[in-house]
Amino acid sequence: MIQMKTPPLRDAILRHLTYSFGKDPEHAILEDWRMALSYAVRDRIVDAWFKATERTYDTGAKRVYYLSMEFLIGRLLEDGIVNLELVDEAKAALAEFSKDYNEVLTDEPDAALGNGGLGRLAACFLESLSTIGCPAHGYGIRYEHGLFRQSFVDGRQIEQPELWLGQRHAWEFERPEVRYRIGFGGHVDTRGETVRWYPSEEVEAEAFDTPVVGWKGRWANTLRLWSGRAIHPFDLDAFNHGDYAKAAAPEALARTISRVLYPDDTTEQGKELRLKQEYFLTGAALRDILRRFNNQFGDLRRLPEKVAIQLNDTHPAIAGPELIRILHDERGIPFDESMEIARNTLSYTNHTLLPEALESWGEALFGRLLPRHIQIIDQIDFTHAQKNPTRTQSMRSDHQVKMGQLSFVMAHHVNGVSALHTELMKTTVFEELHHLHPDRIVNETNGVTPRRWLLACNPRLAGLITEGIGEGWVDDLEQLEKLEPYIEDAGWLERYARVKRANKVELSNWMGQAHGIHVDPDMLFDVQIKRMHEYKRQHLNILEAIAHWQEIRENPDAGWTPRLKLFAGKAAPGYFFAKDIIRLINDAAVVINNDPVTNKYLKIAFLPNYNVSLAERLVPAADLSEQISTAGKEASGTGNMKFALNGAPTVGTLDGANVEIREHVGAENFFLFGMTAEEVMERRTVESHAQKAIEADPRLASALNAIRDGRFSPSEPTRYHNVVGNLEGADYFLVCSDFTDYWRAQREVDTAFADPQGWARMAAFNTARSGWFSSDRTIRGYMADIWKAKSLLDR
Ligand SMILES: CCc1ccc([C@H](C)CC(=O)N[C@@H]2O[C@H](CO)[C@@H](O)[C@H](O)[C@H]2O)cc1
Repeated sequence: MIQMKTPPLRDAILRHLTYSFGKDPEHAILEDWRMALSYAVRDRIVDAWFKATERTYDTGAKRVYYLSMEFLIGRLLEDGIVNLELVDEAKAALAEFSKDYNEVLTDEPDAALGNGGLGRLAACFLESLSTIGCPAHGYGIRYEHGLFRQSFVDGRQIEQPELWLGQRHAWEFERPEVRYRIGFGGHVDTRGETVRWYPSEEVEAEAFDTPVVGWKGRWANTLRLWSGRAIHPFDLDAFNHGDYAKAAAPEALARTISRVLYPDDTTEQGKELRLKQEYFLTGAALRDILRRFNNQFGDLRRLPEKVAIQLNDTHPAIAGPELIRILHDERGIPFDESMEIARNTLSYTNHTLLPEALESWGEALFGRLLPRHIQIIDQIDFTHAQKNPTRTQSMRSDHQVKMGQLSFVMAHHVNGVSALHTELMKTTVFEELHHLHPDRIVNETNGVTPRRWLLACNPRLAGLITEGIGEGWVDDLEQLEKLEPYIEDAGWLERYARVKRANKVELSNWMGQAHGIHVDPDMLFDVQIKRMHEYKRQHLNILEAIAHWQEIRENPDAGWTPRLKLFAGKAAPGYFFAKDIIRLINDAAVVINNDPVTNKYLKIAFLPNYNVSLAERLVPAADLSEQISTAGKEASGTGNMKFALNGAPTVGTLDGANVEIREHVGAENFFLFGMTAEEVMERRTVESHAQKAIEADPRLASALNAIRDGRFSPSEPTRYHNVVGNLEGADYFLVCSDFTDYWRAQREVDTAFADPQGWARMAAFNTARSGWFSSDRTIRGYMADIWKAKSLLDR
C-alpha cells in the first residue's frame, strides 16, 4: 500500500480548498470550508480504511454484514474529527482563517436515512464495529430523500421533503464499477430439477461507499448504500418523437426505488414499493457478499465459517429465500443443504412486539413481485414443519407471508434488544418457535456509542471525566465507575453541576436565537425526545403538565420547582392521533407559557424537526429523562441510555432497558413509577379501567376536562374530543391508570431537584454507572454469542 506523509491539517484544508474546490480563502463560502475540512479529515480516514481492508484480506478473517433499511447517521464531520482526535488542530486551523469551528460543523446536513431507534442503533453499531476492529460492512439504501423535515403551522406538524443531497456530500465514494441487476415480477420456469426465474422488470443497484472510522482512527469499515439506476436510462426514440417525459421515464422509474425513506416506524403499510426496496437492498447486498466470498474462499459450503449476516428486524428478511435461490437455483446445491448453509449464515434481531409493526405481506403482491421466492418460502415452511411435526403456526397463513416467522426459522440465532423484551419475545410473538428451538433466542441489550453521545456532544463533561480518570473510558466505558470516589468530593460535584448548567445556558441561548424560545437555564429541564407514538405516551406527559399548571394556578406560592417541559419528535404522516398529540402540546404551550401566574414555574416547548443533531444539543443539557412508555411496549429505548450517561436521571416505567438502567445506576438514582408489564396485562382485563382511574384522581379528571372543554383550543373547542374520548374510553396504553403514580414521581423529582447537591449526586451516579450501555459492549456480545467474529485490533 502506498505510504504518503500526512500533512498538517491546516495545509490539507488549504490544499483541498484550492485544488478540490477551486477557491482561495477570500472567496470561499462556508460550505467550501466545510468541504475542505471534510476532505482533509477524510484523507486520514481513507488511510485507516485501506489498512483495515488489506488486513482483513491478509488474515482471511470472518466478516460481519449488517443489513438494514435504515442508518440514521446524522452528521459525519465532527465524528471524524473526534475519532481522529483532531478537535484542537481543526479549531486552530479554522481560527487562522477566522472561521468558527461550530459554524462550519453545523453547515453539514444530517444524513437522516432512518426513522428512529432501529436506524440510529445501526449507526452506533457500525462505529463500534470499527472501534473494536471487527471486519464489517453495513448495507443499506442511499435514499435521495431521508426522513421528512418537520415544521409547525398553527401547532400542526407539516412534512416537507428532506434534501440532504441538495448540498455537496463529502463522505461518499461512488462505485460505478459495482452494479448489480435486481429483478422483479415475471415468471418461474421449472424443468425437472432446474428452476429458473425470469423477472419481467430489472433495475440496477449502484454502490456508494462511506468509510466508518473508529476511535483513534485505528480501523475503518465500509457502509455501502445502494442507489437505483436504469439499465437503459434514456429512451432516445421517444425523445426523437418529442415525448420527453417518456424519454426520461426509465431513469425516473429506476430512481424511484431509492428515492425516499418510508417514514413509518411502527406500522407496516404493505406498500409494493416498500417490498421492492427491501428486495433491492437484500438482493444487491447478497450478490456483493457472495462475489467477495467467492474471490477469497470459493467453496460456498464454508459460507457460515467466513460470513455472518445480521438482519436488522424483518425488513431484509427476504435474505433467507434469496440466499437459498442463489445456492440452489443458480449454484445447484440441494435445497435442504442450501437452507442449512443459509440458516447458519443468517441471524435476526427483533426490535418490536407491536402487532402492527410485524411485517406480513399479502401473498398476491408477494407472489407477483417475487414469484420464485414465495415458492421457496413454502418449501422452507414445509421442510421446517417436517422436522417439527408439532408445529401449528406457519409463515404462510390467512393469505399473508409472515416475515417474523420466516426470519426466525431462517436464522441460527434470534435476539431481542433488552432483557425484558427478549423474555417477552419468548412468551408472546415467538412462543411456539421458542418452544421448538429453545436455544435460538438470546438477548443483546442495546447500547450507544460514547464517542458521539458523550465525548463529542458533551465536551465539558468529557473533559471533567478525562481529567479525573484519564481517557481510557472512551473505548472502555465501564471505566466510568472510577468516578464514584469523586462523587463524594463536594468540590468535584460542584464542578459536575457547573458543567450541566453551562450546557443548559448554551441550549437556552440556542433556543432563543434559533426559535425565539426564551427560558431560564435554572429551571429543571425535563426532556422527552423520541418518535411520537401512543405507547411512548407523550400524552401522559402533557396531561401531567396541564394538571401541574392547574395546581400552580390554585396555589402559586406553594414553592414550586421551576420546570421546563421540552418535547421533540416526528409523527408518521398518516398517524393522525400522534399528530393530534403534537398539536395539543403546542396549543397547551401557548396558554401555559403566557400565563403570568404560572410561567415562571412551568414552561412548555416543542422543538421542530427532531433529528440526530438536535438530540446532540438536547441530551447534554437535560436534567430529567422521560422514559414513560406502557410497560412491555418499548423494546429497549436508546435515548434513555444517552440521558443517563450525560447525567440526566430517569423518570420511567419498568419497560425495555429502563429495567437494566435502574439496576446499574441504583434504584435510589431512578424515579420509578407505574405498572409492570404483568400488571399492565392484568389492568387491561379490568372493565372501564380508565373511568375508574379518572374517578379516583380529581387532578386527572380536571386536566381531561380542560382539554375537552377547549381550554387550549378556544377557536375550536371540540378539537381534542377524539383524544379525550380515547383516554376516557379504551385507553389501550393505560395513560389514566398510570397517571396518579406518575404525578407522585414527578413531585418527588421536584423535591429532589430542589436540593442541588443531592441532585448532582444522583446525576453523577447515573454517569458513573451507565458505562455498560456502550454499544461497544453490545457489539462484543453479538461477536461472541452470535457472529463468532474476532477483532483484528490487538488490545
Ligand atoms: C415496517 C415499518 C417499521 C419500521 C421500523 C420499525 C422499527 C422496528 C421501529 C423501531 O425503531 N424500533 C425501536 O428499535 C430500537 C432499537 O432496538 C429500540 O430501542 C426501541 O425500543 C424500538 O421501538 C418497525 C416497523
